[in-house]
Parts: sequence; structure tokens; C-alpha cells
Amino acid sequence: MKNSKLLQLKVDHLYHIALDTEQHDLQTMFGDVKFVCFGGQVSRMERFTSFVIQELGLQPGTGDTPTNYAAGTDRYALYKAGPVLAVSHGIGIPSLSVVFNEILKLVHYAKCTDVTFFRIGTCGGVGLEPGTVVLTEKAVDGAFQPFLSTTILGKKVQRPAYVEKPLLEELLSCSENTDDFKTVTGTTMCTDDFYEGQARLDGAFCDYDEDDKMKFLNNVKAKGVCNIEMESLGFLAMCNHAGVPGAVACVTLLDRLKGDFVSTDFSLLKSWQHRAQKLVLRFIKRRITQQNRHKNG
Ligand SMILES: O=P(O)(O)O[C@@H]1C[C@H](O)[C@@H](CO)O1
Ligand SMILES: O=c1cc[nH]c(=O)[nH]1
Repeated sequence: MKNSKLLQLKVDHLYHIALDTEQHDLQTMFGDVKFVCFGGQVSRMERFTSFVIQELGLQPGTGDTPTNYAAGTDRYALYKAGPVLAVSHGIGIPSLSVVFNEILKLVHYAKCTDVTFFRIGTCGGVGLEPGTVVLTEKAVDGAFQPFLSTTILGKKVQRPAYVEKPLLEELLSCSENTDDFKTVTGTTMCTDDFYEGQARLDGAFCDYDEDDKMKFLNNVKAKGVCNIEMESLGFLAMCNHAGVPGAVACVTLLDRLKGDFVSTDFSLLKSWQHRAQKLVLRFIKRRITQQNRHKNG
């Protein structure tokens, strides 16, 4: 934990996930967590939790759906399946940043050790077949800067956003020849907006034309960017700053060189979203096997 002032707090309120250090025994509730998986939508993280429960052979809870530990608020949702915590983060870096801070503190108060963070998301691909999974090597902002630029006490602070190579390679090695989708690695562009920020022509505002858009997107591709989304930069910068290993796996919902619209075939989109989840779960299973081997000597 980077903030020693937390040691002086009698009670810490993790306000946006409706937990605190007085009323909740965070160590008993979450002390065994080894993997924290973030994703934008509540429903995706709930489905992911059910998938983890099934694949790790865990006992399902008493209800029809996994327990939401942040049910005291509807800002975010927080699920747990054995050593896996699944957290929704909403859209964009500001929304992610708030829950990321509180989850980092939760992991600290719960005395978790050797924790790895993932963002399992969706994105627009740049010259990739829709449904491809992109593992981020490094994130850049909408102006190609490879760091998060944030304002603290009125001053701009820059924090780099990259994935440690061994973690990236370990995650990439979880893709299989028999997969019915491709997994690639590359630079991710992380923007402040879905519409103008990502050079779309179909937002409520647009002061450029198709030519300008294509020039920009071709330049994006020429600079090695594989995909565009809205959280990787903040996510990786915060992982790097906290010293927590973190990786980003996002499935492409469309090829931005071919258009702006995301399909409304929700069952197809759901099945694509499952691809990034599958990959991360393979990673988790492998790590659990290694940890068990280590424990049993
Ligand atoms: O993880 P998700 O699918 O929520 O991430 C992307 C980036 C934005 O948050 C959102 C835009 O539709 O999708
Ligand atoms: O094009 C896309 C698709 C998903 N998420 C994004 O941020 N952009």
C-alpha cells in the first residue's frame, strides 16, 4: 500500500463498494483472493463469476446468481468465486479509477498475497477480424502518449502504462491452436470518449469527415495500435504505480477500418466476450495448479 496515512485511519470506508473495515471482516471475506478481474458491465462480471464457479468446480452459493458483495450500492458490483474476485468498473478511466482504489485497499486490508489483476473487456479492433482477442502490450492515450496524464494538486502527473513481458507471454501462452478465434498482442489506444475520441462519425457531435477519420485510423494502425477502448491506460498505470502485476484482454467487437457500428446481435457479442474470459480463466487455472504443486512440495 503506497499511502501510509491509511495506517492512521480508525475505520476506512470503501464507500463506492459499500464495505468498510469496521463492519466487515475483510480478511475472512476476501483473504484468499489471488486474481482480481475487472470489466465494464455488471452482467458480464456476474456471468464470468458463474463460469469460474463451474470451471473451478466450486460450490455455487445459495441463490440463483452469485452474491454481489457490493449490493449496498448500485455504483459497482463485486463477486467472488474461490480465489477470483470479479468487479464491474463502468465506462472510462474516472469510473475505473474510483473502484480500482477501493479494490486495492480491500486487497490490502484483506491481507491478500501474490495478487494479479486483469481487465477483461471489449474494444474496437484496428484491421483485425471482429471477435479477435487483443492482449495489450502497452497503452497509449488518444494522442499516442504512452502514459496516463492525470491532474493532482493542480499539476499534471504522468504514469506509464505497460504490461510486464513475462505476464504478457504467460497470458498469450494460454491461447490454444484449437481456439476458434485469434489472440494477438499489441498496443492499445485508450480514449476519453467512445464517439469523437475514437473518430466515429455517428456521435451527436462530429466536425470532421470520412477522409479525416480514415487518415487518423490508418495512422493509428501504422503506429502499431491494434485496438481502441477506454480503460487500459488508467488500469495499467494504476497497476504499475501500485506494483501489482496487471494485464488487459479485450475482444474486438468490430473492425474500425470498416465502420463505426457495434452489432446489435447481443448473443453474438456475448459469445465473443466469453473468449477473453476463457483465456484469463485458463491462466487462472494454470496458476492454481502451480500454486497447489508448490504447496504440496
Ligand atoms: O469492458 P468494456 O466492454 O466495458 O469496455 C469498453 C470500453 C468502454 O468502457 C465501453 C464502451 O462501449 O466498452
Ligand atoms: O469500438 C469500441 C467498441 C467497444 N469499446 C470501445 O471503447 N470502442
